[in-house]
Amino acid sequence: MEVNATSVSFPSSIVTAAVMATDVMSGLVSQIVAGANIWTVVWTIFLSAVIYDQYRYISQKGSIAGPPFKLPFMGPFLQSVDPQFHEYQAKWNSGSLSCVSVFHKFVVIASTRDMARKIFNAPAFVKPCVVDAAHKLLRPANWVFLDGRAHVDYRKGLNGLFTRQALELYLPGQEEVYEKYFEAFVGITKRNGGKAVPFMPNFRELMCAVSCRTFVGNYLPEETVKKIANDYYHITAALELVNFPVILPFTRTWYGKKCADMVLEEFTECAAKSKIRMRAGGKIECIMDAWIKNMIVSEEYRKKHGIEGLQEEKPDILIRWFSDIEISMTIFTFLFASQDASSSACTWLFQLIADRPGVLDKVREENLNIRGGDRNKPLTMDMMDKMIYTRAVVKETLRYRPPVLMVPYVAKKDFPVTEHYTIPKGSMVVPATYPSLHDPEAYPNPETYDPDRWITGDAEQQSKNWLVFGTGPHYCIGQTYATLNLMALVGNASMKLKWKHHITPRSEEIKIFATIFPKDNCLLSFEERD
Ligand code: HEM
Repeated sequence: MEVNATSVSFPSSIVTAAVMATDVMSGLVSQIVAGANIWTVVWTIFLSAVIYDQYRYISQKGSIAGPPFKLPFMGPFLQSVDPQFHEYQAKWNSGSLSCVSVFHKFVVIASTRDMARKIFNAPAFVKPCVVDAAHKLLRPANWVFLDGRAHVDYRKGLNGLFTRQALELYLPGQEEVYEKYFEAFVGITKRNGGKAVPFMPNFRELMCAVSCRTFVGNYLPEETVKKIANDYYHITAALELVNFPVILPFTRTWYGKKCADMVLEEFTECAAKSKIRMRAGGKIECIMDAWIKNMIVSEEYRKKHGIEGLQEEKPDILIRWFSDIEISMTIFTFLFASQDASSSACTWLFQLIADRPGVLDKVREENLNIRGGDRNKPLTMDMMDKMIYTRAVVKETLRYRPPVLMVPYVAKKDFPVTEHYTIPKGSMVVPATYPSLHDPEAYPNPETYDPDRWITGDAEQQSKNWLVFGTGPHYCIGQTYATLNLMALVGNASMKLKWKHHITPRSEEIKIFATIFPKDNCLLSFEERD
């Protein structure tokens, strides 16, 4: 049973509420009968609604942790407008399952490793919950809103885009983008007279540019990539949990939708260009090319053999033909899923290793060794396999500062999550990742940043706690790409750049903006390394 301080007050508060409700109702009837004035009636109805709202909350809460009463109707709405990390932590520490109710939404938070994993792995009871605005931005027909078999089947068609072989094809494009941004970073510092400035916005732009290069290759002009990177803030802001539900002009969702429409339109044009290039036998340079190539191969196979053709000639997976807008919507989900998380990881990575010069030196040494001393040698997957220390640095960054703290799901039906508690249908259910990644049993001294735990320690064996990319049917499809991208980026940067972090009292503090960032936005200065 979930034991917590509030479970004791639960039965008595229901009784009190019920008694009050009965009193109010009989009061209401007699007032009406006596021809009471309109204000008495309005007041009585209001009071009844308050009591019903409390009663509903208390009965949904049951035995799990959470405030004994909610602030009438809105609950902790104001807190959720500007969420604070220490408030999240307090919630996680309050019990393995805890709750809040904001307006009509009842939210259950699963904090422990096992409870979080139980939610992630319960597709019969839960499905990912996206804020209303996401349907409008990504379009309702988007694959990310599929559930069950339909979702599994669609995802199978995308898996081929993230194989080792495919990921190797995207590496040259990634390195091209790093190079350009390294130059830009040095330029920024020069323009600021060597002074450290907040680099979080520049890392966001870099990550957006790398993503666009990997997802849609060179089909997008550079100015468009810059525009997407700049405007992407609007999408992040539009998708915050608390936002105005209707798209009114000049609201955050309005700006977000405008940006999403622009990206979708651009990606649709890219799909048309990629189809022409791939049909003409062009080389695969990005995820879009790889996907369209798979479509062409599947189409040719079907034309030649029908569906039940020769097994030996059959492609690994037969996929259907997708329209340009369908391709655009799917590629947009990759950008959507990666942009904030990758920007967060990148910002912490540069900050954390600037503060630990020994770590940076080891990353540089490894990267130079792997390239035989030639820092301009293009990367291959075999080289990436040899980056034992660089991988450990990236994994430790993701453990220490996991970009995605919690993943919202929704209960499709009543979900008996423990012997004593059933999550009511329609509730938002939120497995947390942070507590598992800071669990001292799995990762001793969890508040210490220690890449060596992945080499000489047993961090690699704690796979049950590794929830950085979720788990279950919706686990992150881009996790291998995301990790390799961070490794390739920091490896290259370590050889070509020197950077200094200007530490402030807020550098280690966590700011929440969809994902997490240092509160001071990471003040850095860059110089070229000879
Ligand atoms: C450091 C970077 C990243 C982090 C921390 C991250 C984390 C996550 C998490 C926690 C989930 C939810 C998993 C679940 O519900 O079990 C997720 C889903 C997803 N991620 Fe990532 N992600 C990252 C980068 C990327 C990238 C680069 C891509 C695309 C190439 C991507 C594509 C997706 C997609 C499409 C989903 C939804 C999958 C589905 O519903 O089937 N992510 N990610």
